[in-house]
Amino acid sequence: MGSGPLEVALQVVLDGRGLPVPDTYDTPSQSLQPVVLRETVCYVVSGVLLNETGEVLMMQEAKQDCYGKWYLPAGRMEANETIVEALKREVKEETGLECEPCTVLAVEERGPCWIRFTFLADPTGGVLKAVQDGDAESLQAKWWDHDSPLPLRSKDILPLIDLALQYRASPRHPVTLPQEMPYTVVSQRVVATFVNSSKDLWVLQSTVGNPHLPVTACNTTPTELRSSIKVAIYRLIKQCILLPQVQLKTCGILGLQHFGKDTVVKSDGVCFNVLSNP
Ligand SMILES: CC(C)=CCC/C(C)=C/COP(=O)(O)OP(=O)(O)O
Ligand SMILES: [Mg+2]
Repeated sequence: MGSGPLEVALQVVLDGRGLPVPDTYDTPSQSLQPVVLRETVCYVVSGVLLNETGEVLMMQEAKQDCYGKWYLPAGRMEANETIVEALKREVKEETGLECEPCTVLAVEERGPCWIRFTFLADPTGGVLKAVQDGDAESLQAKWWDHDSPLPLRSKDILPLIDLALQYRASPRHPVTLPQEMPYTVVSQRVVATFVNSSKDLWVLQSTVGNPHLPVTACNTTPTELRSSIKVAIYRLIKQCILLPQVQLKTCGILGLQHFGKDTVVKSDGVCFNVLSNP
């Protein structure tokens, strides 16, 4: 790989690191307003903590609508905190334990209005929340063998627990942790790769301004806030690749950038570095 700016940027992204927001987005959207946490976007963090015997840390809900049900420690991010700070706060509030994130395991999204970041994390201290310490955050916490019967708030955490157990047994991707860089919208930097008939690897670049990896931003119209964030990628690809038969699929997240603490510019946005190929 050469050492031009595009090659350097590609290496940074492939290493799971972050790149600053581009001067312009490659699919400027007509209504590109900064997103605002808890108003136009809701980010949720959840943690899968495993102990030395492979049990999963669970909390018992104190909320009225799911009272007594068990769930992973999880919660909505608050203003002016990073994603990792939110993870540590929610795990502490709901289980009593301190933790250190190992890697992002999954990012689930129902559009920019609801994005959940799930981490594999290690317990690093604190005292497991006992029944007598129950409060509005949770009734108690315990280690669960993820096999014996347990009334769950929702089964949507079971695939996340499986991902954690798989990763702990045999990591299938490099450690991926949020890079603290301010973004004002929910965007995706696309690493779109193609192999031609001579087996050369091509990477899509944008020539809007200096050559760079294309970055597409989600609209902030009510409809698009609830549409999958992938809509922004499809829009970009449709604009760039005039061959309708070429369909790109997203293959995974190489990294993500968010800061959320920028006092000068509202920076509740996130940028995902996404690998795509036909
Ligand atoms: C299918 C289901 C059940 C989805 C739940 C989504 C979720 C984890 C919301 C935030 O957690 P929270 O409700 O625990 O928020 P907080 O901890 O901030 O009260
Ligand atoms: Mg919670």
